[in-house]
Amino acid sequence: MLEIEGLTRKFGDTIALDAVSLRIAPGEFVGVIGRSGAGKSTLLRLINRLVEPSAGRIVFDGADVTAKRGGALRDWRRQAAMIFQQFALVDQLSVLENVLVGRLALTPRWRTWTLQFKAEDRALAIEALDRLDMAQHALKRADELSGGQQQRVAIARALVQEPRLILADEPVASLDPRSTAAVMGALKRINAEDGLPVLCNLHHIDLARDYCTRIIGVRRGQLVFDGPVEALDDAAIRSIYDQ
Ligand SMILES: Nc1ncnc2c1ncn2[C@@H]1O[C@H](COP(=O)(O)OP(=O)(O)OP(=O)(O)O)[C@@H](O)[C@H]1O
Repeated sequence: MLEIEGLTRKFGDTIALDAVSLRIAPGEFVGVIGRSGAGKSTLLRLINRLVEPSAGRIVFDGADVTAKRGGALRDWRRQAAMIFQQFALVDQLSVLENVLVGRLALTPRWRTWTLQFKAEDRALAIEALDRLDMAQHALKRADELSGGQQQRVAIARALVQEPRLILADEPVASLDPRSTAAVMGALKRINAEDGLPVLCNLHHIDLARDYCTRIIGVRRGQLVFDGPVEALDDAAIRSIYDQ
């Protein structure tokens, strides 16, 4: 269970996130929607601790995430796997090597210097690629793939991190409709099969409706809607989008 209490982040005079509290249970697929600049990315980055909170607390399965430092913080970042709009792959590395990067946090440091991975790690990486229907591309360079394929590699990389939570920051914003369906379908399948909670920022309400079980609406840093996808009616949408 992810518990967020009074989470706030200020950038100068801007309150990017304003005292947000929520709980996310295992297996939920939560869509975060709101206008550009509403605070959606800041919420995900705060949870992963890429951004430090100005106030508030994040607790995961009883452990205070906001208090983590050093090795414990690195381990949390591994557990709260991020998926980015621009994939964040290393173009010059193969697909397989990119997925293995997800094992680095679980690999003794001396092995990481030379990118030496154990046979078990390679097997895990291939298995993850196979789940994303990408195993046949394992030896290609990352930059030979389409955007949708690159995003599926990024999801495979997240999976080998052995995450407990997936944070996807507009994972399909730069993809065409077919790739969008492949990537959202993959996230949905992993969520269902592994019971991993997914928190996913989305620009399109239709996508949120099609794939999410619960919707969180953010307006000017504040949580203005939190409910099952069925409750997202026109009035709720107007209030989230400030119309
Ligand atoms: N590093 C930063 N420095 C200064 N201001 C920031 C920073 N990051 C975010 N902000 C501001 O915080 C607010 C929320 O930004 P955030 O990126 O979280 O919104 P968003 O809902 O994800 O928007 P988008 O959909 O455009 O990605 C905005 O006003 C933004 O300009």
